[in-house]
Amino acid sequence: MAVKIKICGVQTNEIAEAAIEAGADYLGLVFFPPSPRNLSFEQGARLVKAVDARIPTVAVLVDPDDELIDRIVTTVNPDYLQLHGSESPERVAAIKVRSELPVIKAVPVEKAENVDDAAGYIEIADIILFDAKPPKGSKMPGGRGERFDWELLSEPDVPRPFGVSGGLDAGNVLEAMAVTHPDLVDVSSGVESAPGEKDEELVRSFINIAKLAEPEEQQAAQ
Ligand SMILES: O=C(O)c1ccccc1N[C@@H]1O[C@H](COP(=O)(O)O)[C@@H](O)[C@H]1O
Repeated sequence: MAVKIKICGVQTNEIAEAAIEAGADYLGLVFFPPSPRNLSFEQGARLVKAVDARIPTVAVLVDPDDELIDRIVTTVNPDYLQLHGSESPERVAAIKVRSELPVIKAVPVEKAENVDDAAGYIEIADIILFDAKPPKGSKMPGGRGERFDWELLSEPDVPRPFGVSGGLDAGNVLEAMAVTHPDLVDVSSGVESAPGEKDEELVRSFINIAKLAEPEEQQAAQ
């Protein structure tokens, strides 16, 4: 099975259309005010309507409270939630029940023990997303264009399904896939011309190149 491709931080219909046409599998919409990719609920709802269920949309949230979960579900109506904060396994489980949506849980990675942190989410999250751990004090938990040591995911016991994100771009995605054998690759900054400015050509070339991966460079689990 091919590795899935998620284009994150989509803000316009043009970028959504370019990503869908090139063969993206998920579109990420960010609802986190400090991000240059932040959307209002109304903008998110309009994008989800325009995508019209052609591919799943993912609402990216950081430590959301129940009120935010309810607003996202009722006004934006995404297909997935991505939890990119410090949500505990218990909180992820509660959010899944409340939203009735599948969940992608981001796990920040800097060293080997961080990969083990994913164990607590295996039974709860639908996809684990390993992303580069932000430096202490950073107000951006993701979307920073920073990568981590992919060798940390080269062990066969990494919980599946899992995705890789953090500093991916068209120039390094094949190497990331060859080292980690992921189920999903996820990109934001690497397909932008400036923070928050997605570039149609960069989106297309990231997707085209990721699709070139040989089956043995893709995930081992079928
Ligand atoms: O993209 C954002 O602005 C963002 C904000 C808050 C949490 C997560 C965010 N994005 C996620 O982070 C990964 C890595 O981003 P990058 O490619 O290194 O820029 C991205 O794929 C999103 O899932």
